Order: sequence, then C-alpha cells, then structure tokens
Amino acid sequence: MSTAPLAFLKGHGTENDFVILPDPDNAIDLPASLVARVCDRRAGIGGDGVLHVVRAAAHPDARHMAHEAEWFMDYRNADGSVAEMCGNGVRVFVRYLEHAGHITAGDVAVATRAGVKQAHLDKDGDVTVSMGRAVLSGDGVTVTVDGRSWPARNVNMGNPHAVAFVEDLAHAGTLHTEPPYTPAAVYPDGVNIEFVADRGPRHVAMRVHERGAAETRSCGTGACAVAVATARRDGLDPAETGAPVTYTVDVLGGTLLITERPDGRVEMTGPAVIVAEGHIDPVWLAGASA
Ligand SMILES: N[C@@H](CCC[C@H](N)C(=O)O)C(=O)O
Repeated sequence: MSTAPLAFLKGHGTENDFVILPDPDNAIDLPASLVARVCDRRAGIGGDGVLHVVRAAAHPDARHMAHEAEWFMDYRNADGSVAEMCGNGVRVFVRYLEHAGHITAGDVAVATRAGVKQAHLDKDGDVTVSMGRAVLSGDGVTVTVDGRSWPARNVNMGNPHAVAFVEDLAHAGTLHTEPPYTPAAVYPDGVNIEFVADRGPRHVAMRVHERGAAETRSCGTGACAVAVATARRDGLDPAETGAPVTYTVDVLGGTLLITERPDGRVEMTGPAVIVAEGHIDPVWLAGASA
C-alpha cells in the first residue's frame, strides 16, 4: 500500500460531487475499500464517486481506446463499485483536464467503460458531451415506495436506468435506501432509479437513487435516460420526425439540457466545477488502505 501523499481535487457537476484522483500512469492501488473511505462524507473527503484520471494507454480497460482518446475516466461509485459511465463525471473530468493544463477549451475525447465520448468545453465553463444512443427496452420493472407503485421504463445509457413517472417528486420518499423493484432479474448488476415529474412543455424534474451511491443531487446519464423516456411518452421520436428534441431536466443540484438527435445520439450540456485541490494525508491514507 502506498503511503506517499496523494494528490486529489474535488469537483461537482450540478452538485453530483466527485473526488478526482490524477494518476496518469495508473500507479495508484485503488481497491473498493479505499474508494469507499475516500468518498465517506465524515471520515474521508466525501463524494458521490471517484474520477480516477488515467492515460488510456496505461489502463487495461482502456488500452483499446488509446488511439481515439488520450485520457480514461475510471469511474467508481461511492461504495467502491465500478460503473460503466457517469455523465456529470465526464463533464467534471473534462474541466479537470483543462484545469491541469492537459487541454484547452474546445473538443476532447474521453475514454470510458461505455466507449469513447466526445466532449466540448465552452469558454463559459459549460461542457457538452455526446453520450451515445439510449437503448430502451420493454422489460422494465415496477418500483414501489411507501405503498405506491409505478411501472418504470428500462433505459440503458451505457449504464442501467429505470425511469418512473410520478405525480409528485415527494412520492419518491426519503430515498435513504434503494426503492424495491420487481422483477429483480431485469437488472442483474443493479440499476439507477429515476423519479420524474412534469414541469411544463419539454421540461421535467427528477430525483434519483444511484446504484452504489444512494440518493444524489444529480445524475447525468439519468437525465439523458429521463429525457428520452419522456420524449417517447410524449410521442416524440427524432428518428421519425427528423427534428432534434430538447428537454430541460431539473435535478436537485441544478439543470441539465438534453438533446436527442435524429440519428439517435443524445447530447448533454451542463456545468462542471473544480472546487478545491490538495493532498491526502499519508497517515490517513495508510489507515484507509489497511
Ligand atoms: N452520477 C452519474 C452516474 C454514476 C454511475 C451510476 N451510479 C451507476 O452505477 O451506473 C451520472 O452523472 O451519470
């Protein structure tokens, strides 16, 4: 276990917050227990997840993408589990690359476990990410909270989502624990569950219970899943009309703009903020790694 001081940054995207661990050569030993300790809001730094920043060529999960993207977002949930993709995380990852002097404003490709994502960093600080295509399938689940049940649409954005339309976001309850859903077999690897309420034409609000992190104040892949599920509910499909469809998605920590293009690509635009940077105390690190 390493006991050298470890550089970290703290960042957030619509208050989905992350501990950023720059590690270009993939030299850090990062077991799930250490990720969970780092993300602990009382005994650690605190975050919904870790953005482990590694050169694609240096990571076995990303080497095959190194010809397309220099950097790999090795994403970990707060409980230490590995996730395929994180939408808010990609925006913060891009903001970090600029902060560290690796890129300037403009276009950048980021390797993720859900493939290479093209991003654009605006001069005003917003980041737009081409998130790929949403895959909707019929085999959703029924989600239950406090005696109320809703059918939830199954949407895959590289990671799994179940999208439930509710009358009132308060009906999602406290979300301290994962809402029960049936049948469980639909999501063998777990699922992120979004609760959605209408706010106006092409405008919704959501809350989310994230796999591996409990309720968070935002989920970028979740907002994309919500926008596409809402478009279909509203009878809108850009592939049929040839016109892009944009939804405003309010999350507890801000607002994301989600556009689905006629070719099926989903784009997400939102803020990305670096809050602080420092070093993890080597003594704490040795204890946390033990
Ligand atoms: N907050 C993220 C999603 C992070 C991963 C998710 N919890 C999972 O396990 O799939 C986002 O902004 O997309």
